[in-house]
Amino acid sequence: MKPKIVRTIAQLRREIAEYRSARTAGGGTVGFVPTMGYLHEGHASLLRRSAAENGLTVLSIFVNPIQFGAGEDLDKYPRDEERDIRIAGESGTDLVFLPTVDEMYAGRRVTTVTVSEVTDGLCGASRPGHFDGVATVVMKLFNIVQPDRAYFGLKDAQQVAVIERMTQDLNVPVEIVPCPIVREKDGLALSSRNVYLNPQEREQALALSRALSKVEPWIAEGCNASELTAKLRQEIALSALADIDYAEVVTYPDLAAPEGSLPLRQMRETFLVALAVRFGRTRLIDNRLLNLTEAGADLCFAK
Ligand SMILES: Nc1ncnc2c1ncn2[C@@H]1O[C@H](COP(=O)(O)OP(=O)(O)OP(=O)(O)O)[C@@H](O)[C@H]1O
Ligand SMILES: CC(C)(CO)[C@@H](O)C(=O)[O-]
Ligand code: BAL
Repeated sequence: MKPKIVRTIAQLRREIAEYRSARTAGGGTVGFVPTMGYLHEGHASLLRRSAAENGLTVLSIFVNPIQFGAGEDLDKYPRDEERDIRIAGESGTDLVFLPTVDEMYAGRRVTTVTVSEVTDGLCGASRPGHFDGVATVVMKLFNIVQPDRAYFGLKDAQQVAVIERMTQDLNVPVEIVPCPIVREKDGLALSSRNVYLNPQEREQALALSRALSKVEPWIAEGCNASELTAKLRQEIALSALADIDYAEVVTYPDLAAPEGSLPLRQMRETFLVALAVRFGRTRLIDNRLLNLTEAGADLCFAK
């Protein structure tokens, strides 16, 4: 079904209030999927889940300028509104919120939401200010939509950790639902930015998922965090076009360095193995979440 297109905050509030006062199917809950558009099957999986779990599903499409750094790809970020609306409808979306930059940031803005600690490393270190931009726009969108549940992909695992901290710390009444990474058949994590890759870069971009697929055997062999990081780097470097931004192992969801140099398999922790790699001008991220906390289990990997 074709979703309703809404371009202003006032109209979105009216539509959602109308839905809430009618309280119809699905227990009357509102599910929310924030995106920057150019939708793919990863986004569609979040929308379908929201549609299955809520009476109303709201999708936002907004390329948020304040989360891009100088020299990043804000101006060339891919856009296709017509196709996005079609995919949104096929995935069970009821309302598509498509605000302009002016609608979101009219006038002077002197308030920024900053989440500390979990933003110190990984993409927070490589993209200074990025998570301030993400937390600020997501807080604004949460206040506009006031969803019961919000759906985020674990491809951006640090973003999930940041949003979870923000909602806990600021008592935002929303349930954050982390969703699994959707991949191409050959393993590449879906990302809107994959369209930037030329055929050689696309082929070599498999270095990320290939390296991550070896993490379980390396941990089973007894690697500690620094040995695992070195192996990841070696594996990725086999792809000549790969320029590694980071390859790291951190605890999840605190995103802290694992203590000591013990083999990871001896630590009852959940670990995030996270990669960011450039191919030409395209920066890709991917990760693996490993749950080694099961009591009595030797190794228990989260899928
Ligand atoms: N492959 C994927 N599997 C599951 N969720 C995904 C995937 N790719 C993106 N998402 C999720 O979709 C939401 C919107 O992300 P966004 O619009 O930035 O898409 P993207 O493909 O990650 O784009 P980019 O290339 O800019 O990183 C986020 O919660 C993100 O984690
Ligand atoms: C959450 C988000 C829509 C905020 O702009 C963005 O960071 C994204 O698409 O992951
Ligand atoms: N999915 C993360 C959005 C960004 O890279 O800015």
